[in-house]
Amino acid sequence: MARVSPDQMRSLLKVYFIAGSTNCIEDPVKVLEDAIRGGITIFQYREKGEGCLVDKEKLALGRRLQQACKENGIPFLVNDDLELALELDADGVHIGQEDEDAARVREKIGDKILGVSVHNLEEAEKAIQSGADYFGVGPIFPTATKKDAGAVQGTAMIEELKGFGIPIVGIGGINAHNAEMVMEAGADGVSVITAISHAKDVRTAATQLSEKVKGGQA
Ligand SMILES: Nc1nc(C(F)(F)F)ncc1COP(=O)(O)OP(=O)(O)O
Ligand SMILES: [Mg+2]
Repeated sequence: MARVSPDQMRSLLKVYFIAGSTNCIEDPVKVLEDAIRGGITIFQYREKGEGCLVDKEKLALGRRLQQACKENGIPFLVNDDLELALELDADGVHIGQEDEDAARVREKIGDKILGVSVHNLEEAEKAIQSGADYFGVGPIFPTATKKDAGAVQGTAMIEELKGFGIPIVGIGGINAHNAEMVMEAGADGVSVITAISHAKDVRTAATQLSEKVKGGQA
């Protein structure tokens, strides 16, 4: 499998759903299947936070979520856990500044998708040198999901980083009401957790977000 091209990455990043067992009220696989029906374009398994699954249970849920993605042609990425990503033969990995070194991850995953969280120009330059396929930029708005999220950045950092020409997805407190601002700032997509996972109607929430991001196109 060759490296994803920047244009392919940009279209994949449009509606980026991220979830793990702690973000879902009902079965995470059902939530993911409804989100896929609603139009998400990529999924990241992020099993993290108080009460998260570990070891065999984490692997088992990862396999079930990956299967749902495979059946629907949606790329399946893993957050943080490189070993899990390799064991599942995931389509890629997302790592932050506190996780494994991006260059080492790139070496280990070959041509799989590599996403890196970046918060400033210096981190962005390092991520490019390490072979990142996209930047995760945020938190754009206040978020309750990530306890150790950095300072709320607004959309300014997106404007600053888009000059690198690397695909960018915004993350942090994004929902159907503020997603257009993120896209207008130059992001290629929006990444959400609770705006979809805690929705009364997950499929509709994903569809509403998708319509905002794709500018009302179906
Ligand atoms: N998981 C993420 N996914 C994205 C994505 F770009 F995919 F939207 N951006 C940012 C993060 C945050 O990644 P990180 O800084 O390592 O924190 P955590 O490991 O707690 O998620
Ligand atoms: Mg991380």
